[in-house]
Amino acid sequence: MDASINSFMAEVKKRNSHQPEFMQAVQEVAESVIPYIAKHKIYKDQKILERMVEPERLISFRVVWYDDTGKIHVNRGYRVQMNSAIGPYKGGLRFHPTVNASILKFLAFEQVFKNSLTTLPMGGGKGGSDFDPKGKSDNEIMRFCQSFMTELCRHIGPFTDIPAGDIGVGAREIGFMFGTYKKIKNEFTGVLTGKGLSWGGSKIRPESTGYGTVYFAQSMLKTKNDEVKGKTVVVSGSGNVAQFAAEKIIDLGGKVIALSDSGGCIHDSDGIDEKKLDFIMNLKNEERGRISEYTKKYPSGKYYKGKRPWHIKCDIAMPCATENELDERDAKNLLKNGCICVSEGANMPSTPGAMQAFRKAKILYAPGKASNAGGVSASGLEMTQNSLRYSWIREKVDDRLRGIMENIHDSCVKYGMEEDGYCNYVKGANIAGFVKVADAMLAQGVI
Ligand SMILES: NC(=O)C1=CN([C@@H]2O[C@H](COP(=O)(O)OP(=O)(O)OC[C@H]3O[C@@H](n4cnc5c(N)ncnc54)[C@H](O)[C@@H]3O)[C@@H](O)[C@H]2O)C=CC1
Ligand SMILES: O=C(O)CCC(=O)C(=O)O
Repeated sequence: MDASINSFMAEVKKRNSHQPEFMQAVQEVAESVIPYIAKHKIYKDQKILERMVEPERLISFRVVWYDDTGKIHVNRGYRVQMNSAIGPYKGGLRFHPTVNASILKFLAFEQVFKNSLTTLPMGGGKGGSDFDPKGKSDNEIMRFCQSFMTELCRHIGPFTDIPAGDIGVGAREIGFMFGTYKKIKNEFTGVLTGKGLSWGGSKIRPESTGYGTVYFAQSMLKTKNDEVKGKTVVVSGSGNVAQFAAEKIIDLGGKVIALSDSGGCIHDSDGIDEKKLDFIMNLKNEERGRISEYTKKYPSGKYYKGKRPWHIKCDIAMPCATENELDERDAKNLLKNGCICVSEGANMPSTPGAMQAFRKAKILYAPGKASNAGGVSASGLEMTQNSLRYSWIREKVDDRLRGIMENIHDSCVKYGMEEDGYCNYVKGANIAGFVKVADAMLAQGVI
């Protein structure tokens, strides 16, 4: 590997060696961006990348709440405000027991590049808590969200930092947090996105990450004169992103044959049609049940306890659950089974070994920071509508979303096309995302 990448990473490691996910995200960007910086000396002289890997601010705070039996619990809350060169900090909140500073710094770092790719004026941030929503009552979730926002509200605002959802944070949690912010600040502003439609939310925001990931796959397939119609698709996860990725695939004439959750995966070779997907949406969003329950309702489905779905033969794979959920062995399995396209709905779901395998095989492979950018794009459109005090119709938001995803695809091609005609979407996304932020940082001086 390039000596300058090694020496850059050695410096990053000195401060962050205990943060493996953050180191992994930085390494991937450094491998693409440092060779580009070598040809554009101003970025090197001004230490732009060195500045970008240090959060502008990392806030950590105590969150105390009562459970339904009156017992007190203590959790840790965070907000990583990574980069505000091109706009206020923007990025989701994650509630999951694995949340720590490393995970949130990796997500915030990815978000900077992703938000830049959207062309909308949004900086990058991410936050959350090690709180586990699994098995909690609505009242417990509400009390936690109220306590979390009581502190977070000091650090955010519609011109400063606008959080949204991520794993474990959906419409219910955004509602509880918005209510608390409004009460404390006595103002009704677009401080969060992913709001309900009757109180400032945007049409298509719930669908946008999943739909966008499929739109990106469509753009990639189009470069090979191919399409989603008739393709067999394996999706991991069964939360917000996975549900709407599956919905759009079905809508376009593809066949979804697998979904999963942290307990295991289901394989239905007959295909998961609209009706079966409705059952899953109700199971996950209302009943808050496990994906294993699918097989009781639909015996055509098989359940694989503790397994990820990458052993299942497919044309298109869409990892939509969580980071590092698809490793080198999984990637080789997918390739052996004839997979031609991987479009990531989750953030950093493929390990470095898996990414290497996809690139080596020269299949269509899109990293999450490009292919899952539809969610934050619709959030940006929600912010625009809030500023206008107006609400656009569904078709308008969906058209904008499609346009943004096509544009991101074209930016990746511009910076990622290699001499042999293979498009390295990882390199393309990293450089295209970097340039806009770097130029803004140059213009704003050494701060
Ligand atoms: N919600 C959004 O708008 C966006 C989400 N993302 C990313 O998409 C991914 C999924 O997020 P959402 O669907 O919003 O969350 P969610 O909470 O609605 O669903 C998460 C899904 O992942 C599964 N999961 C979680 N941990 C797992 C593990 N260790 N192993 C296997 N499965 C696991 C859960 O069972 C669930 O099905 C995350 O990587 C998130 O960062 C990316 C862009 C935007
Ligand atoms: O909608 C947003 O602000 C953030 C979405 C998000 O967290 C992500 O893109 O990973």
